[in-house]
Amino acid sequence: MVTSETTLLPDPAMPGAVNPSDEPPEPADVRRALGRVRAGESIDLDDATVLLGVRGEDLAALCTYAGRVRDAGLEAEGRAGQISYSRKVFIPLTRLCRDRCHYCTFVTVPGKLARAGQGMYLEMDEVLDIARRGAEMGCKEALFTLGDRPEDRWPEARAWLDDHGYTSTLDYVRAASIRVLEETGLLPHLNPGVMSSDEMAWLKPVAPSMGMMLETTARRLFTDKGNAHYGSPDKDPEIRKQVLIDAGKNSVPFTTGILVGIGENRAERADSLFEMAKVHNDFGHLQEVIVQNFRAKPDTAMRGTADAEFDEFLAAVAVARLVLGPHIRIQAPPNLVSPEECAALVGAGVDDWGGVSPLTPDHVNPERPWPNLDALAEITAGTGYVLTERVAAQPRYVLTGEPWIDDRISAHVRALADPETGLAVEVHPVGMPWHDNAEPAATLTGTTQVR
Ligand SMILES: O=c1nc2n(C[C@H](O)[C@H](O)[C@H](O)CO)c3cc(O)ccc3cc-2c(=O)[nH]1
Ligand SMILES: C[C@H]1O[C@@H](n2cnc3c(N)ncnc32)[C@H](O)[C@@H]1O
Ligand code: MET
Ligand code: SF4
Repeated sequence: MVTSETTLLPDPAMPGAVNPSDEPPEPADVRRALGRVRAGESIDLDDATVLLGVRGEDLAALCTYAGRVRDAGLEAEGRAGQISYSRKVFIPLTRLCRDRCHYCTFVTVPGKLARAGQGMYLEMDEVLDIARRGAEMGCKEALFTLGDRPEDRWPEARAWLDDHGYTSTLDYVRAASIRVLEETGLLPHLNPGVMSSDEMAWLKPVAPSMGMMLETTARRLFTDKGNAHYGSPDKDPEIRKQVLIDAGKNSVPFTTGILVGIGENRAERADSLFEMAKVHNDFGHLQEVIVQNFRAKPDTAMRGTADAEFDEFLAAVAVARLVLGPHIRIQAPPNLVSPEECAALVGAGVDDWGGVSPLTPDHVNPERPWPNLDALAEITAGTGYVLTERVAAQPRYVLTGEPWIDDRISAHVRALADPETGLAVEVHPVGMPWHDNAEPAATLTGTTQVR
């Protein structure tokens, strides 16, 4: 047999969500696992692995139980029947990246940007223009999603940062976040890939929430040639697990999640869910867990891999709800499935649609436009729930404030959030000064400071 040693491309026949090692579960195992779920008992890794493979009536039953857990969680928070979303703009600060994930169409290279007449990074004016136009449309979140540490790989990125007076990509993220807060009032949610504990501590005063998808704990997808994360140093699950721990230690309201259908098997998918449950149990910082389905992109190495099969994805949502429990929001993006499938996701325990933009595309899935907000409200209403706007940080963290929300950004958050519910209020954000010390809060509320 002739094999190519040089290509990173996976075998085009490589299956998507249904991994070759995934046999249909044994009926006796399914009965036992579903019995535990029905009785409200906790499930272990083996049960979860079995449940990730159920179909038909068993899947319908699994979804019903997961939906009940979600309902109990919303009720406990005093917001029964609400499914949240964040009205946001997407700010792709840079599409250069030191990684090369085989599913990613977002990532590009300096030569391509130069040929298209585009800069290596968005200029500050471009960032502020997007945020300003978003504010006019009532958006309250500025999602900074970007490539990981491109300056480590690309001299062109390093040169751009040097020319503009930034020491690193994250230094630019911080500066841009401050300008967005000061000039538009939108709340930054930072999704710049792997961050160190010190970097998170340094970014925390400029953003009420941050995130990084765990993606998967399957290390072989990183170590073995041809797999989705081969050649992407920031996708080593050991490193990503440490980011989740460091976010917890720094009390950062954190968004993470799994990408379903990138070559992981069910046992690995279950392991990823338990890993997130464990770290949340230690720190309580996981504000939402995204269960995102892989969608093949024509210009990527995984173009020949099948999209995540919907039932496989639906089971992943339901099992995520059962493993993570009632108090974490389970988020699925409404633009990666059909409206009918969105309704099924609600049936499986979803209670958050994530960021939805009336202005900017989902640059990670550019071929999948978001439903407009009226359509999303209608889809949600059709399932018996009410679409409710939140801000970037989930209500529980907004309402608790310290230690989750740094003093330096708490006035910005309070300007957009209802003090009773922690959800979004119907305002158009306006810029407010940002100070690099924790004192001005008293001044903002008009309290006289005695020195
Ligand atoms: O529009 C998107 N928003 C993505 N978001 C943002 C999300 O939709 C919400 O805006 C935030 O999570 C705020 O709650 C992510 C946030 C993360 O922290 C980690 C990963 C993602 C992934 C996406 C994505 O692919 N597309
Ligand atoms: C921002 C997040 O988007 C997800 N992501 C990246 N590429 C794809 C794709 N082809 N399909 C679905 N999700 C994707 C990854 O999980 C990343 O962390
Ligand atoms: C566009 S991908 C999202 C941010 C980061 N590069 C990551 O993969 O985690
Ligand atoms: S998914 Fe993120 S880390 Fe991977 S190549 Fe794309 S931008 Fe880089």
